[in-house]
Order: sequence, then C-alpha cells, then structure tokens
Amino acid sequence: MRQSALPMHCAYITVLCTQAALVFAFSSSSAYVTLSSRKFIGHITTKFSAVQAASVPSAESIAVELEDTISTTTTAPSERRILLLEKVDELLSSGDQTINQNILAKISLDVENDVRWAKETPLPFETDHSNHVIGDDYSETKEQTIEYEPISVTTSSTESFPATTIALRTKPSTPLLIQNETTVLREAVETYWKHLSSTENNDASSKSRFTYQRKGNSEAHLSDIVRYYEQHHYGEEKQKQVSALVDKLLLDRVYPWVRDAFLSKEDESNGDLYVYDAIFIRYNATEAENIGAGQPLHRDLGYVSVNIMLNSQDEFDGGGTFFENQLLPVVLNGGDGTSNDIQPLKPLGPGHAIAHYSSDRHAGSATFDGVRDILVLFVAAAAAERAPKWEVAARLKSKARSYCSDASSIDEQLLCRVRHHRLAIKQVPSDGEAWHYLGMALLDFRSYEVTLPHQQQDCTKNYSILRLAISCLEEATTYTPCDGRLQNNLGIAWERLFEYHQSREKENEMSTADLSRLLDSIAESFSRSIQIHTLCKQVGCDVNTDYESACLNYGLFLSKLDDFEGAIDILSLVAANYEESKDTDSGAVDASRVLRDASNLLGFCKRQIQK
Ligand SMILES: O=C(O)CCC(=O)C(=O)O
Ligand SMILES: [Fe+2]
Repeated sequence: MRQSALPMHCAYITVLCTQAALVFAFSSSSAYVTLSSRKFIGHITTKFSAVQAASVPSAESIAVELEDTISTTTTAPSERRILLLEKVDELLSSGDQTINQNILAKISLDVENDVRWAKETPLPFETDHSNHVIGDDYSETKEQTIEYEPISVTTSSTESFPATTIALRTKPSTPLLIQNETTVLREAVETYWKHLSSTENNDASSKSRFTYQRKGNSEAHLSDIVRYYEQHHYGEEKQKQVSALVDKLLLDRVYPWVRDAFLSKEDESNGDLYVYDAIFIRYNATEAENIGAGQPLHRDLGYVSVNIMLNSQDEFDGGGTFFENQLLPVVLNGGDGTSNDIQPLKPLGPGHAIAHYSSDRHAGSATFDGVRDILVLFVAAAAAERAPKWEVAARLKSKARSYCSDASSIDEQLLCRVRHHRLAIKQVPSDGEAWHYLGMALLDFRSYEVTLPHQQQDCTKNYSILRLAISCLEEATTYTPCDGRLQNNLGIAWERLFEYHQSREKENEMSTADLSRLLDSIAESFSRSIQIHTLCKQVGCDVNTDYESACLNYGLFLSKLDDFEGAIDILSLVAANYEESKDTDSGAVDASRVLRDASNLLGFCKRQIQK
C-alpha cells in the first residue's frame, strides 16, 4: 500500500522519445525515411524536397539569424545562458508565475511524501542517533573519520589545468565495512532471498522495485532486509546484529563521509541526510546473457551515491562502475577513440566504497564471469524549509513527461515539458541534462508545429524555435560533452536545419560556406556519438541500442548525400547484428527495427554503387 502509492525508483534511465533513429523503409524503386522511432515527426524524401511550403522569412532574415547564433565559443557562458533563457521565456510567456508555482508545489509534495516514506523505513536519518542504539557487537570498531581520495581525470597536459574529479574512494585505512561485517550483510541477504523464494510472497513491500530487471541481476532493498529480521525475530541476536550494523554503517560512517566530502562545500544548509533507497545488487554472469551482467548508463535519484564492494575481485571478472566523464580526456582532446587506459572504477577491496554525485551518468560495467555483490546507498537530504535545488531539478526532469501528459492539447503538453526543464535550469543552471531535455522538448514542439495546416503555421517562429533548440543542445554539450545520446540528438537537430534550408531552395540559395559548415556539424555530431558509444562498449557498458541508432542516422545522412561508400562503412558496423538479433529474443522492438533498417539501407547503398 504505502510503497505502491509512492515513487521509489532508485535510479532512472533518461529516456528521450526523440532520441530517435531515423527509420528507413525501402522499396524497390525509391527510398524514403520517416523520422523518429516512437513518435511520428515528419516525412522527407532522399533528396530533401520540400517539407513545407508555407510562408517563409526572407533570405535576408535567414542570413542574419545564422550569423546571430549564440556561439558557445565566443559568448561568455553566463551571458549566453541568459540570452537563451530569455528566448525560452518569451516562448512560454512565462509572466504567468502561477503555473510555475503550481509545478513547484507538486514537486515539493513529492519530496515530502518520499521523506515521510523514508522516515517509516527502519533506516536511520542522520540525526537519529538517539533512537538507534548501536549494538555491542560493533562498539569495538572505533569511530573513525573516513579517509578518502579523489579519482580524477586530466583533460589538459598543462599542469595548472585542474583535474576533474569523477568519484571519491575510501583509503586503505578506513573501509566502510570490515571483513566480518560484509559477511554478516551478505548472509543476511542470502537468508532473505531464500525466504522470498520459499514463500508464496504476495507482500507488495518485498516485491522488486529495481529499475533494471535484467537476466543475471538480483536485488534486495536494505530496508526490506532489516524489516524482515525485525518482523521474523530471526533469532534475537541475529536481528540485533543486522540492524545495529546498518545503523552503525549509516550513522558513523556513510553520513559523516558524505557530509564532509560533498555537503561541506554547499552554500545552502541542506538539512538531515537520509537514505532515499539502498539496494544490494548481485550480478551473476552465469545467468546473464552474453553481454554480461550489468546496468546501462543512468543517473540515480538522490544527491550522492555510495557504492560498497561486498566481495573480492577474485570472485568475478569485469564489473566496476563506469562514469561517462571518464571519457573527458578523449572527447575533449579529440583523441583517437581508443580507451585502453579507461577502466571502470572499483573500490580498493571488499568493504571499501566509491561515492559520486548521483546526477553523474554512470553504468554498472559487465561482469563476465562469476558473481559480483555490491551495496548501493542513495543518499539525499531532507531540508527543513524547502528541498535542495539539485533534488528539485532532478524531479522536474524526471516528472516532466508524466506531469504534462494531462495537458489539454498537444502543444500545451509540449510547452509544459519545455517549462519543466526551464525550471530545472533555474534551479541548477549548469545541469547539462536539463539543457539537453529542454532542447529536445523545443525540437518536439517545433516538429509538432510544422505538421499543422499551413495557414496555422508561423514559419519564422518555427525557424527560431529550431535554432533555439539547437542552441540549447549545444549548451548541454558544454556541461555533458561525453553524452553520446546528446551528440546523436544534436546531429538530428542540425539535420532538421539542413532540411529546412533545402526546402527553401528556390527562395534562398544557402551560401556554400554556410552549407558546408552545416554539413560538417551534422557529420561531426553523429561521428562523435558513435565514437563515444564505441568507447562505452569497450568498457563493458551496454549502449548497444544507442550505438546502433547513431550508426543508422549517420549512414542515412551520408546516403542522402549520395556518399554510398561512406554510408556502407558506417552501416557495416551494425548491420551484421541484425541476423544475430533475429536469433535471440532479447532485442526490444525498437532495437531490432533499427537493425533491420540499417541492414536494408546497407543493401540499398550497395546496389547504388553497383549501378
Ligand atoms: O554496478 C555498479 O557499480 C553500478 C551500480 C549502480 O549504478 C546503481 O545501482 O545505481
Ligand atoms: Fe547508479
């Protein structure tokens, strides 16, 4: 009851509906494409003939607007952000503050509900010392300040250039759990799992809320385990041991560490730390499919994620946590695309941990052999007055779609999404994900507008929205340059601009320089997306669908330019997987459609060359 009424997603994959593959359909005499996988967006032909024949701005105004682009290289970041947001606000006519206030009130209510829910779990809040008596068993482990060190990457060979911290790691002297403590916890989970499998379990609270249901992954919520021991009086001693250990772990080690390492730098008072969710995860390579046991790239909900290793590296091959930002040196320095020195991060050994901002995109790299056990704690803060900005932003982004679904019309729905991401940026102006989603919401809005009957269209406005969407996506790349989906979406957005200019061929010959700049931008975005996904794959991160989409999009783009050889090179990277995917039942419908389209397009390109 309680759980089902409340959101309890420990993590979320950031799904973007327009993070589309351009779906290719082929017939014997002509090729055509429709855009988008989940949603109909538009219709173009191979040669970019007119998409729309509505009234259009003059050639002169187009030229001015192209020059007018808010450049990510020449304008100061803060000034650029202000200019962009002013344009978004104009579109939203956001003088209407009550709409914003209503959205924020809804978000606050969600936060309050989650805090209330967390209070009812047996996991202590930071200031709960008095209610949670640490058991005798653990009093001998002296209270000790957790020592830690950063794991960083350097993006410049200049020594004065600051390194970027990816995560923090506990030092050898202070693991979060000593050996017999990891044993107690692992045994407790085993016992709990046995109990679940031996009983016909209809209790909603013990049903899985794990986001990544995938072969080879098992999980158990820490609160359910503690509660299980409390409720089943599983030998008085045992019960005391498990809850005392969890209390000690949180109150004496995790909270002080998180506060010292992450919150002491914050300028706002963030209130009481608590565990938003905590899960044991077992990755079992034997049960997993051939891609290994792991989790795709995602962000966690919460402020800081603490990932504790529970068993020795001798017991498994692969594994570890991979962070997108580990690619910064390659992506920012235009590296050669190899990642020999990029390895998923691992704590020093069992009982040790790494901690990172929950909003940094990361993945559980594939465990290829054996079993890897971890305990992940998602730590958040229950502020007395209002939720911390980062939490409001995270919720605005993750709720945008569902909260906007009941708007009265499609364009209201789309603008509502724009508004959510705009508000998220107000909370955290450097939130790359919010800029990405804002850009995509604008792109969807513009795509919807161009499907309206011509007399209802305002072509100048459509064009400005497209430019604005592109600028927001570009802004996102300054904060999250290693997001391969973002690069793919930017490629799609640039292509829309190219199509727009193609459709206006008669009125306005685009200058050769502008045209070639645009074509370069499209190719650069798609190839960067492919490069990033390739690197992610090399470190055991499951990005197959995104990789295939980027290859299809790039191949399609090249084939539309009649560069069939280039398209064949790119499409060959994935088309062979189509035959394989037909033999397995693992592929999602969208994924196999992308592969099928890549395979069909490859055949088409080959025939064009033979002609
Ligand atoms: O396998 C890992 O290390 C990543 C775990 C993780 O990201 C999560 O559970 O949210
Ligand atoms: Fe995670």
